Amino acid sequence: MNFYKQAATAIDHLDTKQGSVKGSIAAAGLGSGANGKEGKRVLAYRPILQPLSDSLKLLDVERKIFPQKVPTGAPSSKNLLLVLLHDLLFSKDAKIQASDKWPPKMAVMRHATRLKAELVKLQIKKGLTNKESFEMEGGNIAAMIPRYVRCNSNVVDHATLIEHLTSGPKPFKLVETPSYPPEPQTFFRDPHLDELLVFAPSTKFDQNPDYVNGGIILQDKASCFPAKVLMQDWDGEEGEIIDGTCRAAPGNKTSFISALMGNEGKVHAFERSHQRFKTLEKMLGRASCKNVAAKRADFLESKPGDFAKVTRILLDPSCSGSGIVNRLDYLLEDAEPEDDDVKAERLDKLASFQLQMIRHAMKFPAAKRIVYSTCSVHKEEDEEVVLSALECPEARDYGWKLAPRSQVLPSWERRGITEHLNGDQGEKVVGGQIRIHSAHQHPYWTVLADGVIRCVPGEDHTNGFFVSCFIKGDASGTTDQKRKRSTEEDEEDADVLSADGEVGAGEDEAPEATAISSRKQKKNKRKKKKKASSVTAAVLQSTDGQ
Ligand SMILES: C[S@@+](CC[C@H](N)C(=O)[O-])C[C@H]1O[C@@H](n2cnc3c(N)ncnc32)[C@H](O)[C@@H]1O
Repeated sequence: MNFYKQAATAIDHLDTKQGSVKGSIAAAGLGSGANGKEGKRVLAYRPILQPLSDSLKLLDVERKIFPQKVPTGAPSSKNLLLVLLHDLLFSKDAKIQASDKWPPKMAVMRHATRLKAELVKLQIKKGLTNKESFEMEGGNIAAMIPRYVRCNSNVVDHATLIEHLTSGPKPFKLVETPSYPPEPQTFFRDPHLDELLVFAPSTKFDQNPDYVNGGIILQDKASCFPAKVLMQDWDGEEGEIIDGTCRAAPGNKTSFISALMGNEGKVHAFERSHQRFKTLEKMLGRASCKNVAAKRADFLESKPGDFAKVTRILLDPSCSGSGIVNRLDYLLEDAEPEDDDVKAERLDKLASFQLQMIRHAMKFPAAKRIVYSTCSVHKEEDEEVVLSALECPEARDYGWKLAPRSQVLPSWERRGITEHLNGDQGEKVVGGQIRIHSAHQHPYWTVLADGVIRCVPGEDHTNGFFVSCFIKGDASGTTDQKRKRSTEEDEEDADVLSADGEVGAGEDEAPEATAISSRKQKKNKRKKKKKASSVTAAVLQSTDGQ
């Protein structure tokens, strides 16, 4: 009885916007244990329970038990009814856990048969296979995001993990063709990331031995991208890594980097928050990361000269988190949009901090690859930060440019938004090294946009996410030895690519660069040989001090 009142109070709290979902549940005294989870489940089903209650006019028919005006401190009738309906229709035992003589329970039970029949009708109408699928209704995008399992090669190899998953008392079935959302008890290999396996959204792993021993890491697909892009073509001899903002819990990007390095070499993991750092070592231990040196330190206060061997840096700094789809967010009724000025100011502050982090990373002497990512969908924190970074003094002084698509998970179709990158569409000095004229939308911006990744919740089976990569010199990860071996080939490519500055557009729109004209003769000879994919690199090369 008490639980129902508390759960209803939590929803009242939420409806009057007195706090977040978590805060409201805590404020109603539900805690974070089983009762807290129950409270959340009620919320998740509200989009279906509310119309059901309305269609049977329950509040009206039972107005004596569920009056419109309730005594101070009591939960609203509307939400008390909702939590009772939840337990009757969606709880494991399909029962209201209260005395049969409790009037609210008696009132609901008077309509139980009709309620159950209405629910079945609705289920058939919507073509749903089971009642639980209602949770995915009502725009509940988060509930549609598959459960992604990253195989942590620090603990278990891929083949062994698949063998474990497909055997045992409750085996999963490995299906060859991806289909979203995956069917319960099945999984498939992720089409973009070798390390990922894709399961039905509600699949539980908390008792799975591979999860318990750290072989399975539950990590959203998009959040695997930054480490993957950072470590492209890593050969183990190149140098060391910095994760500038690693966060103790979950710290998944850090442990993915560690695994992609074969648990060898060195990752310097920075986390400035005392609280988060405390659990960092525990988390790294669980993921068996032997090559991570954790530091409770502010990355912005690190001295680049002290990290002479660091060649790659991951920056996943604090952001608005606007891409994270909280399965409960949409339950807030009539949520008022944030005031435009307040939002602009907040994003402005975040963007300045994010830019500061990138500028600092650009100063590391041996760095040649910086991956910048956010779980935000706001252009202010994504493309616009990238543009500002390309225009900052550090980019100019050290020669940083944006990596082309070929180095940033090329198989991922959704790229950046060109309009967010073309600024005032006028003359631009990018990296201080070249002047770009763009009376119209110049292909340059399109190519920049193509170099970054976006993920859109509800469309890409992930949370909202953004990934970009800055490179300097030969940032492909090739070592000096490798580079020597391929020098001739690279030089030839570079000549051709530099000369291809017009990117398929009219020459009038090509970036001005004196070096380009001297190479045009070579270009004309070789142009036919080049594939369309050289376009990206061509423009980027042309921004690099030609
Ligand atoms: C978005 S989270 C990083 C998530 C992490 N990459 C992961 O995969 O779990 C950002 C983290 O950066 C930390 N942070 C923010 N500014 C920092 C700084 N200047 N130096 C080190 N850590 C910082 C925050 O405390 C926060 O834990």
